[in-house]
Amino acid sequence: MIDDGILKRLDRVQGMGRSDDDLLDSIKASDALIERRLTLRLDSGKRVQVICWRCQHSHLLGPCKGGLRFHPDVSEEEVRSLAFKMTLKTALLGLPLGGAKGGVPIDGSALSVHERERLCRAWTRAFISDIGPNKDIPAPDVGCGPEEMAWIRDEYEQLMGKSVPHVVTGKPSALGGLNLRDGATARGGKRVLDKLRDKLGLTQEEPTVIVQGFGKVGGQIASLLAKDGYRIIGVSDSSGSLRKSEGFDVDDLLAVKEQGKSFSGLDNELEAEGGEPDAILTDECDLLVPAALGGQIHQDNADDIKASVILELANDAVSADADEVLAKRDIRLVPDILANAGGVLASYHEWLAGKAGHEVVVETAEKSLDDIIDRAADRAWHMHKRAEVSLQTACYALAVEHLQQVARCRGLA
Ligand SMILES: NC(=O)c1ccc[n+]([C@@H]2O[C@H](COP(=O)([O-])OP(=O)(O)OC[C@H]3O[C@@H](n4cnc5c(N)ncnc54)[C@H](O)[C@@H]3O)[C@@H](O)[C@H]2O)c1
Repeated sequence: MIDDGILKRLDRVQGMGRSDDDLLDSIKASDALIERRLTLRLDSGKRVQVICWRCQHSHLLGPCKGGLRFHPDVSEEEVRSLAFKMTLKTALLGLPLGGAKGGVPIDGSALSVHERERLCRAWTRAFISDIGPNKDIPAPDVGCGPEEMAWIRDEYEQLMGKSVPHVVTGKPSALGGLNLRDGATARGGKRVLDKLRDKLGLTQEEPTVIVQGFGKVGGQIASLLAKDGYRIIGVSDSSGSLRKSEGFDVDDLLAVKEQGKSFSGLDNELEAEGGEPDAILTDECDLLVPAALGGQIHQDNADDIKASVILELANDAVSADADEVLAKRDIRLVPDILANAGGVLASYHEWLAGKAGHEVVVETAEKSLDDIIDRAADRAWHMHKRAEVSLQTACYALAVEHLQQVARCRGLA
């Protein structure tokens, strides 16, 4: 089952009285949850067994699309919920793709490059009959990147005996991947902020920002915001947090990450105040950007959040109990299905180019991403005001309406 938080949010949509109850019930279930056991041979020669999942939430809009997460805590329920979220995201954007997600409960960062390659090839062999360019197209997520996608594509093509570049997205650019200059997810998040900045009340000359998680998405959004005059006063990774009221030079933080270092113990080097990873979440700031994992803002800390706006780049960073508290406290939440939609938009363009057999044109993809995000942000804001619901409920309602319309056209509702 998908998690209670998503069910609560669907109840809010139901409460608006605009959607068909049968359809709402039917989308709560996934089309398929596939469980496979992989055997990974470690460099030491030892073999370990891992149970992993791929959830294909819905084929209603088109082939399923979604990331592959390598993280020790990933669970079947989380995979289901994230796949569901992806369907909402593609529906909100109006893309001809459904939602999927894969999870491998393993710490990718603890594996050698050879072990990661063997894991990806084993994963592809295990899921060979489930994935495909018109069926289910994986992409990177936490603990996974372009290299992993390259190995999956290579193994898939060897097994199928033909070239299928669009079986995955998020590949290295040499293999037809679309690498947007600023990173697609961060670009999309920044675009939403640009579109809604005044409406969200981010009118300070130099809004202060805290970024939780400094991986692919967190590093890129910090960089984009700093270039546009925001002041990054707090950052964290899984090892620790750093505060600096006068603001960080984001290039220094990115350089630290490029060297493979963690933030813990870097307070002197970066002339900052160090702390535990979660310490900065409740600090004073204008904008809080969770870009780590789900469930970071919950019932127990929602009352202490001091930001006035939250840009939810990590999926499910804010729990359903917490978003009620935040709404009561007038803290604006730009929900994940809008805030981090840039990633799937770039994936869509990479997939389309592979399907058509031509190179992906970065400028065209960027323009399309910006236009689609602008439109979704406008529609969500309009619904939020007109229906007097939170921006999050507005996004969910728009997504459900689109799914409903497609289901009717197909004779399924
Ligand atoms: N990569 C994408 O394009 C994309 C697209 C949509 C959504 N997302 C979501 O964005 C989030 C980040 O993804 P990513 O690709 O940057 O992952 P990543 O693996 O590159 O980075 C994750 C970061 O979070 C940090 N982290 C983990 N636990 C933490 C904690 N308790 N406190 C502080 N930091 C912590 C890690 O140290 C790392 O810096 C995820 O929730 C992912 O689902 C990513």
